[in-house]
Amino acid sequence: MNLHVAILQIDITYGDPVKNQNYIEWKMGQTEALQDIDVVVMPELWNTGYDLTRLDEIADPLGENSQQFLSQLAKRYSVNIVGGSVAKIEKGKATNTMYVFNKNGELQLEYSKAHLFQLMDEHKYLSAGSDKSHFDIEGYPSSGFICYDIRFPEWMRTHTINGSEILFVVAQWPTPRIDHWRSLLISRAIENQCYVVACNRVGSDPKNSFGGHSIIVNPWGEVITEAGDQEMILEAELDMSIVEGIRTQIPIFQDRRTDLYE
Ligand SMILES: NC(=O)CCC(=O)C(=O)O
Repeated sequence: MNLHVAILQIDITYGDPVKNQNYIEWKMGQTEALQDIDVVVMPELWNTGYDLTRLDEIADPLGENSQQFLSQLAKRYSVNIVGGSVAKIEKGKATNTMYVFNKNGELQLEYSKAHLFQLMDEHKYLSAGSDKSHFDIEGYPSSGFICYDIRFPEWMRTHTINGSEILFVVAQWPTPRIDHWRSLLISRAIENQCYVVACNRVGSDPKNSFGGHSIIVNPWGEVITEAGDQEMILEAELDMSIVEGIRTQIPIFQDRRTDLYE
């Protein structure tokens, strides 16, 4: 089966969750014009942006508002949503948390970013998650990762060893390192023989400008489609049959030397 994916490559307003939520709702309306979308993907920290010093005030308590919002959107458009991530606060601890909902608006995953990015001060204001990140989209085993996570191949491999065929990545990745973004994502696709569907934001905040270049890479490492550095909805059909094809032709998961490494 083919899976039709749409990535919302958008700008995010610094520290204004209400405005950002309204904007996403409006953008989702535009996906209605697209035919038969199975999955919509949003960027990292779409509610607050990197306004980390004010998380006590602006992060979502228990993630309840974000969950309700994403669930309603999923039901309204009958679409799976990889809901980027939001700043969530629970018992005084803030996390950078991804929610995934199915077409019926049911929660499939809550995953908090495992690797905190010191260059953008995440370690000062956020707590790292320690849960794995597995879910299914229309029966296809998938996993979700948040930005800096892609620099940890062992973390992503842990998920593909356990069967993931699509790796969804959500990000606020700055422009100066956009070459790393592309190379890392293509490498993760090749070495794990899976699809990589990656959404980055555009625009800027007081400290960084963000490079876009949302991208979809197939298990052969071929870039199926890629955005520029402006807002757009990037879409593609994923032919899921090629995952099994490449894994049979070049059986890296069978050939791993687990006596030498894990
Ligand atoms: N938001 C992030 O995790 C950014 C990661 C990043 O920029 C990197 O170079 O890694």
